[in-house]
Amino acid sequence: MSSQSTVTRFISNPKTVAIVGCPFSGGQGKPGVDHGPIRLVEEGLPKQLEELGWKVHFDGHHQFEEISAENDPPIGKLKNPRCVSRVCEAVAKAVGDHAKKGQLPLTLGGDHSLAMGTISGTLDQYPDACVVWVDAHADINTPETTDSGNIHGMPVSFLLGLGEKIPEFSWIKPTLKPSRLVYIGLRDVDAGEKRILKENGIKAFSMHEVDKYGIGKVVEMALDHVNPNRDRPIHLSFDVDALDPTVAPSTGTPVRGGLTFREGHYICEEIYETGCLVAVDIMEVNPSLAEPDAVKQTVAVGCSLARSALGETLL
Ligand SMILES: NC(=[NH2+])NCCC[C@H](N)C(=O)O
Ligand SMILES: [Mn+2]
Ligand SMILES: [Mn+2]
Repeated sequence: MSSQSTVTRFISNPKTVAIVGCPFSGGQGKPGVDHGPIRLVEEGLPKQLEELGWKVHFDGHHQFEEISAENDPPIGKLKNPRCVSRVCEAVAKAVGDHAKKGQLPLTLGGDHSLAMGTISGTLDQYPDACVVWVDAHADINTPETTDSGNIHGMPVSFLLGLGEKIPEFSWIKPTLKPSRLVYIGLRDVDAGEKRILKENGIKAFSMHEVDKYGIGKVVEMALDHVNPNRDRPIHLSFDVDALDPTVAPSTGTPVRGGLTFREGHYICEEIYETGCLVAVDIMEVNPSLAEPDAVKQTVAVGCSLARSALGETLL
């Protein structure tokens, strides 16, 4: 099937991808992840997407400097809470506005706390959307269960409305239902997170299931769970640390035993093929954490994941 022939059910013609560049690192402690989106764009991602037949809307990266400069003491364990909240609120608005116009927002992170914003924006336009979260981590800690206090380990709990309510985050409508969420690639899940996944009956395919069934079957089972008739909008949130560190080394919280290059791309290709994709996040590319060649490799992989999700085929 050629890249142009898949009908994108929810995206208007001419099909337009809106790149939402989010140079933001406040959801975790390592500097550099705010340079991820800049490197992905410099690598030529906008042009690559044009070559796939998309109209590309990109008018520069978001400027979060002003928000990030503010004094922001912890709330309980949460680090940079006001700053993360305000940035994510702005991102929710940007993603929601693009979605409203029938465009497909492609958000480039930045750390994964941004998904509070991207998924809020998607759910605003598509209340029945489901989320495929590809990650080594579940990012579902609550203010009570978090050890690190890093909000990039918590966005999913905020979207589901779990845990203590923090007034600073009251703009989030916790409308994501546990049954509309599925994980692929997990292998570093905190004890408290395991409990939350169980208690809420959240479907997760860890690397164990990828080994056991193969990626083809896992993606099929994941989609059968959240989107049995393949008629619901899909938000794909891809943390590059889902990939093995040999594939995507330059990221803040690498965990060995991850997805191969092909397994990661296969997930993106299959989701594109459903015709239901409405939004994509490519998160946690941090160009400061490896040798130049390994950084280049990670940035290139971020771009190729995005291309696969937007219809690039092997033949
Ligand atoms: N988006 C990520 N890379 N998250 C890593 C989270 C790690 C750990 N579970 C935490 O809560 O801090
Ligand atoms: Mn992760
Ligand atoms: Mn993550």
